[in-house]
Amino acid sequence: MKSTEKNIGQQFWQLLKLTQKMEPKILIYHFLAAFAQLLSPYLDFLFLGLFLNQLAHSSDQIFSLLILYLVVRAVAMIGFRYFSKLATDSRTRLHYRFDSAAAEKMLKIRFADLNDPKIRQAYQTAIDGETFTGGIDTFFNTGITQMFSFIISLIFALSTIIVLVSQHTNQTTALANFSNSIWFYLLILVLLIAPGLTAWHSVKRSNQIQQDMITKVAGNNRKFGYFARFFDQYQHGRLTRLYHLQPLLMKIADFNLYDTQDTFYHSQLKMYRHSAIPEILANLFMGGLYLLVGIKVIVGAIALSYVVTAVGYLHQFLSATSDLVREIGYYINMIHYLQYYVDFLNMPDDQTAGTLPVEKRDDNDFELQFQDVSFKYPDSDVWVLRHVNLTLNVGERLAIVGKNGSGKTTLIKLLTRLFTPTEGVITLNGIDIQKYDLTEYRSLLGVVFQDFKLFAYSLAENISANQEFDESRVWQSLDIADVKKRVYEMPAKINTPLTHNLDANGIEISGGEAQKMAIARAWYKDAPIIILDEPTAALDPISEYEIYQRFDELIGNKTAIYISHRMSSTQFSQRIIVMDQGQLIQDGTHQALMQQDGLYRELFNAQAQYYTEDKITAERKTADDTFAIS
Ligand SMILES: Nc1ncnc2c1ncn2[C@@H]1O[C@H](COP(=O)(O)OP(=O)(O)OP(=O)(O)O)[C@@H](O)[C@H]1O
Repeated sequence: MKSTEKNIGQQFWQLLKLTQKMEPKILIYHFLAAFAQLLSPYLDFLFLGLFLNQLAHSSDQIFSLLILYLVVRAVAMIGFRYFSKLATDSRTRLHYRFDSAAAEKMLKIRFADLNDPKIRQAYQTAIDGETFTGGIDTFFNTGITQMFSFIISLIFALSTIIVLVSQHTNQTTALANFSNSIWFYLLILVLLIAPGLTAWHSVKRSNQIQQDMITKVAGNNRKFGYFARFFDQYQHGRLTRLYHLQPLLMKIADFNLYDTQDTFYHSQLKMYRHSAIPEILANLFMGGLYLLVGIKVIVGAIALSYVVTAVGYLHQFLSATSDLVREIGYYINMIHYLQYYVDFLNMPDDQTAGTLPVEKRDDNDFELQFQDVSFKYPDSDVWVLRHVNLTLNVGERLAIVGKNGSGKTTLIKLLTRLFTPTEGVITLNGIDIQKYDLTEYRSLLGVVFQDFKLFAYSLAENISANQEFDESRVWQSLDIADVKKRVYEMPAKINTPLTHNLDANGIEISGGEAQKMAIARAWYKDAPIIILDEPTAALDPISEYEIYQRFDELIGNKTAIYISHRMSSTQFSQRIIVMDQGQLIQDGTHQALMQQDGLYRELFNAQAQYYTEDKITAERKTADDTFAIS
């Protein structure tokens, strides 16, 4: 359900649930802070009543009462400072969590949706909505705090009413009878509720006046903007001079200016008038409450000293009500805008897909199968893969070759669940891969894509993709990727930060070295299925050959998929598949495919002639010029 389809109560509830999840004590801290803040005036009213009582009867305990008052007041003040600090800290944490949750959500959004303008718009609206309303921080600091002040003052007001209701008089005068009657209490209730209602009416009217004013002023601004753009443009200079347009233009400008001022003046006047009426009424209602409490004193139901306390409590309630009512429109707006953020966080993502655990197997017996898989990219009508049937046997070395755009990378994107097949299924040990828990499923795959990225963190963090790492495994991975010696020479070895982006001591590495690090990262993951999608483009053929050879020696019973335009990689593969225009057109060993009159032999022979000594040296020289660090 979108934010606009939910009522304000549902939106408020959802927002509270989310904030409670992120910062469980935030509400209680704000309640205690609001309570401690309100306690001071309430203590004043209470103790003033007690002092008057003392003065009216015996004043022997007045000194101890004074001490008690000072102590309790000090405790309330300390409590207020303490809880305010806790509330402020929790707001700061919540604000941070809101920001990071949005970023985290963006990271979890299904890869296939990442480029969708609707998703980007939802993210932008969520962020704008947060900023526009002053954010979740302001929501708690003003909205929730004011709501709690209202609730607390309501509780105190109710306690006063309970006292008034419970204190009857035995007198039988007309006034005494009235003070004991239901009408008396109903009148109190009306006098307590009425100011809120009149204030609400006035707020609605004021908002309307403001809206009308904005609409009218916007029209004038548009006309004035046209005038401003007109008179200062060179090409209009001749026209205004030859036709003596200055007086006309100035008249239009003056009219707009005066009209705008007039609109402001009258709107302000109307708003004052509308806010003055409820203020006058509030004072009248307050006077009425004083009178009713006074009647209770006159008829002897309550002590004179209690008047101060009762009137003080009721007065606090009335001002908390009008404060809340005045701002309620703003808070409703705030909840509405924050709902865009909640909606964004509730969007379906990677993590909501698939729940089945992946069986842990020491023998790495994981069989992957493409069953009649066809695929079109979202918002595209072109079939990129067509009826692909392929079984990846356990422990197999498989090379995928084919011309540019034949669908090799797309095949891997489907295998890694970055996209879902449009038709057909991919299975892992007989079960559709979409049904598995995504994190568990992806832990089976160590992938290096062509457009791999390294980050401006330490080398070890880049390799382990974690802040904690196994040092010896990092070194082993660097060795496999043929970059151990280079890292050994670095100032902080595996703790050396990459680039100067975040650290002045960071180092820059070549494109070829970066590719080797990305390969080391895939090795470190220790996944049972390793996929290298042309990770060696920036490497010279000899380095590429050495890396593949080491991989081949150490890979054991893991399954490996190599995609490379250099046909040399196919020598390490027991099986080669050839793709053309999204279809799997050949499948077999190097020898078998070389005997066929097909694309494989054509590609292989076309490349063989380039692999002369001279070409290899030239390639080595240009290999290091691309960088892939962000
Ligand atoms: N995100 C995308 N949206 C739409 N079409 C895409 C997208 N990515 C790739 N394609 C198209 O899908 C087809 C197959 O691309 P793919 O990257 O799988 O080919 P490839 O065989 O890996 O090519 P190369 O050897 O150049 O890396 C190409 O025609 C490409 O333009």
